[in-house]
Amino acid sequence: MEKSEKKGVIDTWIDKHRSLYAAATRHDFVVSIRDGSVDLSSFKTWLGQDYLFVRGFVPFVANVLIRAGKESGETSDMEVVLGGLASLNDEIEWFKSEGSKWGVDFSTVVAQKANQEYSRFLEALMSSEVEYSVVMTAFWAIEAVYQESFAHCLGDGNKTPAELIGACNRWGNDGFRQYCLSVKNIAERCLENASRDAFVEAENVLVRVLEHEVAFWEMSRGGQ
Ligand SMILES: Cc1ncc(CO)c(N)n1
Repeated sequence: MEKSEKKGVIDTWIDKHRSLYAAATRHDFVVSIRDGSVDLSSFKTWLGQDYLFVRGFVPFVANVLIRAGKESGETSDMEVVLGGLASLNDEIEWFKSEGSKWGVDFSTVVAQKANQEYSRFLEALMSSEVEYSVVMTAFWAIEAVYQESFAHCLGDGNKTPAELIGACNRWGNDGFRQYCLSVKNIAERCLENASRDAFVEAENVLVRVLEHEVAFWEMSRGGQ
């Protein structure tokens, strides 16, 4: 079996927390994009909040990059994370052009509670006390939820509105899927050598990422 096909600990955790994983990757908002019933004010709310999220995610990924350079022992880890950081650069530009397309003025968007809590969680993960294997597991989960969610909106039989295809492609494309698999392989490798404490913490952090992602999607209901 190929390394990427082997069922590792992350898949075991995903199976164990299957309903939470489904809540994060098949949220009503995502399903409504796929079936075409999405409320555009929900989409705009999500867009503004996610723009703010991404601005806070950049320093988190930069921290992962520094740790990948220092702690991984594998030169390729840094390259994978650098690729992620590079795509965040494009992503910020994309958000700005979507903002003007939809008439969302980011300078007036205020982070909602779920967004603030998610940012605080990311900041806590940037502490040097948190082990690399735990950080990598969180990083994978954050990216994988978006990949799975938006790929669903592009899957067979979708009725995704044409004007939202670009958003779905951003995270649902095959390159992003491959990138998520690379991050997953790094996390798996680190977890194989992790201490018992780090291993327990990694599962806990994975669950908390999924909870934050559900709460994040929930903000779109406000239609603010
Ligand atoms: C809330 C959230 N989670 C994950 C991603 C993926 O980068 C994102 N842009 N926003």
